[in-house]
Amino acid sequence: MVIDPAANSNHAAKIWETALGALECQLSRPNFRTWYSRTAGIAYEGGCFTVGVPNSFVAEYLEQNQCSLIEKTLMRLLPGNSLRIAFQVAGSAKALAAPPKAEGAPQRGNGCRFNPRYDFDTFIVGSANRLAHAAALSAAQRPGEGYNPLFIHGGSGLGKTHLLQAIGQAAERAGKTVRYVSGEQFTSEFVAALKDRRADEFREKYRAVDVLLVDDVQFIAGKAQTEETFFHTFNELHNSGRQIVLSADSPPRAIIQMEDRLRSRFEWGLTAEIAPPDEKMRLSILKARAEEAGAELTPDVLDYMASEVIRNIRELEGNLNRVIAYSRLLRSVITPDMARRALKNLTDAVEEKPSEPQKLLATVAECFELTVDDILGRKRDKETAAARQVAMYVMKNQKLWSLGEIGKLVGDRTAATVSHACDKIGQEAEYNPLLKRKLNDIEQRLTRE
Ligand SMILES: Nc1ncnc2c1ncn2[C@@H]1O[C@H](COP(=O)(O)OP(=O)(O)OP(=O)(O)O)[C@@H](O)[C@H]1O
Repeated sequence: MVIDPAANSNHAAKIWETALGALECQLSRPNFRTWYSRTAGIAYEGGCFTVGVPNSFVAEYLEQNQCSLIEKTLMRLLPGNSLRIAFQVAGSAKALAAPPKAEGAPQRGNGCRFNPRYDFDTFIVGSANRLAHAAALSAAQRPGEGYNPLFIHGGSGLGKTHLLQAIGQAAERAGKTVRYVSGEQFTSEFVAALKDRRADEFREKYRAVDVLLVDDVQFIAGKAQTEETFFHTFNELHNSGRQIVLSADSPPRAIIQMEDRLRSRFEWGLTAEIAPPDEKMRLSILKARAEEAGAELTPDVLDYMASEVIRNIRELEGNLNRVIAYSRLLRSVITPDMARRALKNLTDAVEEKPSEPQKLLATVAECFELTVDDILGRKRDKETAAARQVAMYVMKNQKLWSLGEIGKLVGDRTAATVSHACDKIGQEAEYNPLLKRKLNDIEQRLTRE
């Protein structure tokens, strides 16, 4: 059965929600968050699917870089052989509004809004996460009195953010002042504060909380000034008995770029790992999510889906969204066989994209705690000049642009300047481990993107 071609905007919104579930599984978290978090399905008419986006910058990026991925994803959900994608700036559209705040969850002092779904009562506990869950509950109920800091680590999509936000929401309900930030956000806020000469204000903001939650803290590793500020914030909060909860993709000891004094502090309290879910836990999560989505999936479909060895819960949820979408679009009860077909080729749509100059420059700038404007501008201090040269070197290694083109992209410099910069960085990387680490870091982040 095919869907009605005269689909209304409500229908487009639902289709897009489902497509987002599939897209989220195929993109890195920062990428997904940056480009898709405020998008909506606006219309699907005459073979054209219109996606609402918050501004023209996002429209341009998605159009140039993500169109074919979006098209492939939507093609699986819509009938017909061809599909056009249009982007419409709809900044004020209701559909693009940020998700509603959790009822009864005050937002005092919070860096990011909490996702109301990331609470303790929606968190499924199993052998993979029992210790982390128990420690998180204790930190939420008696902040600063038990394990401090609490350090939760584990692979991607295993529930670290969910637990951190659950602690934050519970602590806020108990009247505590909570601040939740990602390591990435902490870094960029700090860089902005330095630039605007608001460093004191920044420090105050972070030191005036009862509970500080830092997600993906590994992000600050290797950024000397940010680490320094975080070190002092940590000490001040810890000394005055305030609760600190950190998450990362690996245990403190394995975050080798992080300063020793921070790594050792991270181990002062309790380090709890979240492991990938076993089959029993996958089944519980699928059941809970299906019920939440109001979908009736038969036990054999759920059993089939749980039996697939999926190590990432985000991916598991994406699969479930996909199967639910199929059953809704086809208006039929889904069988294990149909679920198998619905999930087929999901990962084929992952596309390797070369790094565009803007993204590359932003990555380099971030690694040096600078802005893209600094790199493109005329500042000649040592740090900025080094960052500029590294940007040229990394661009050259991408083998996408000539030296002349690189010069133009990096603030209108000559090919000779680029050539000199590339030679210099290439040689220096041989004997300077710090520079080598930075180059590795940049490369890893570009690959992740
Ligand atoms: N134990 C769990 N019970 C229910 N849902 C879970 C559980 N663990 C993870 N999830 C869900 O899986 C998804 C991914 O979880 P989350 O974003 O917390 O992962 P993460 O470990 O922070 O990943 P990343 O390192 O990529 O940021 C979320 O939708 C979350 O609600």
